[in-house]
Amino acid sequence: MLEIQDLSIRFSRFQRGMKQVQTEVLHHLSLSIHAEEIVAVVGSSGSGKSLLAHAILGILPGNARVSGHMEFKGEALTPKRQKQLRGREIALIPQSVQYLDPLMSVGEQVRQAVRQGDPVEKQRGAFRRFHLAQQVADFFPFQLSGGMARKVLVSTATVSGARLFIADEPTPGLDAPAMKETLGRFRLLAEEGGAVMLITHDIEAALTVADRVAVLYAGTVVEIACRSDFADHGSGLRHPYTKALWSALPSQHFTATAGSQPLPGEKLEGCAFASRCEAATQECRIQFPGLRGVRNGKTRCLHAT
Ligand SMILES: Nc1ncnc2c1ncn2[C@@H]1O[C@H](COP(=O)(O)OP(=O)(O)OP(=O)(O)O)[C@@H](O)[C@H]1O
Ligand code: NI
Repeated sequence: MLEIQDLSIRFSRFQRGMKQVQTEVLHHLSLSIHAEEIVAVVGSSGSGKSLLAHAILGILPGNARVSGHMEFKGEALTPKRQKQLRGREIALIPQSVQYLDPLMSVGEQVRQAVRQGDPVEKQRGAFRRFHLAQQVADFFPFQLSGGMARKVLVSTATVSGARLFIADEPTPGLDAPAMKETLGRFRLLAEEGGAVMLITHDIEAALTVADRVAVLYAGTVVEIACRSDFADHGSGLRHPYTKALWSALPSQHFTATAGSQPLPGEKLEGCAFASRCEAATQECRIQFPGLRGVRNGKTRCLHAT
């Protein structure tokens, strides 16, 4: 359904003296999502998850320079096509509730997203599923709690009849039943032939529904793993960063890794994780590892087996 190859994003800005500088925030990112599949995209804050979502939808700010190739349903995803498909075949569940129109009732916003069938019925159905009282339909965004707003955003996307859903952190602020309902809804959308990109910090929640997990580090994919690779304390994982991310979780003994992710624009040679990696060799500090197939997944690590 969606095929991304070597996606890079640079931001240009002017420094003192009108010197234009470029900061690369995503580089050589490749990822695909098939119909009937949920792919979780995980990575720490600033790794480029939201920019990836915005690049797919074609809603990056004007000073972003994009290179690489994207295809949706086998055809190039050009800016023109992105505009046509946005909100129709490709739906975004945005990270920020500021994407709601402040001047329109939330019921109206959900109804406007409906392309097929009865908008009123669909909006009511969505509200029922998420245990939102029907009166909430007449509320304006400022009257919503954080959790309610998030439910409205998910409702808006799920009534749209889209084929590809890009959910950017859809679960923070949701109580356990609403989180379960949201993730369950994604599973249903996938079963109905849709494809879901689930961007999240919460790997454990993601693993309850995701088929595959793409791990982002410093603006690129360092591993694409299957759900089963995380079992047995992550014995099937390939990249040292994924292993570190996984073992830092409470359920996996909280083993933290020292250091932090490099910031965009920090000049790096070799593997971006090398300075924090116990297995790093001289080679890792020089050579940027390509994304290669290891077992039934992919990784950017010279030493992974
Ligand atoms: N408009 C912009 N101009 C310059 N840099 C930007 C811009 N937008 C984002 N960035 C930078 O790109 C990097 C990736 O940002 P992004 O929002 O994609 O991170 P993220 O993985 O979604 O983080 P979070 O988990 O906090 O949502 C960050 O370092 C950010 O500072
Ligand atoms: Ni984000």
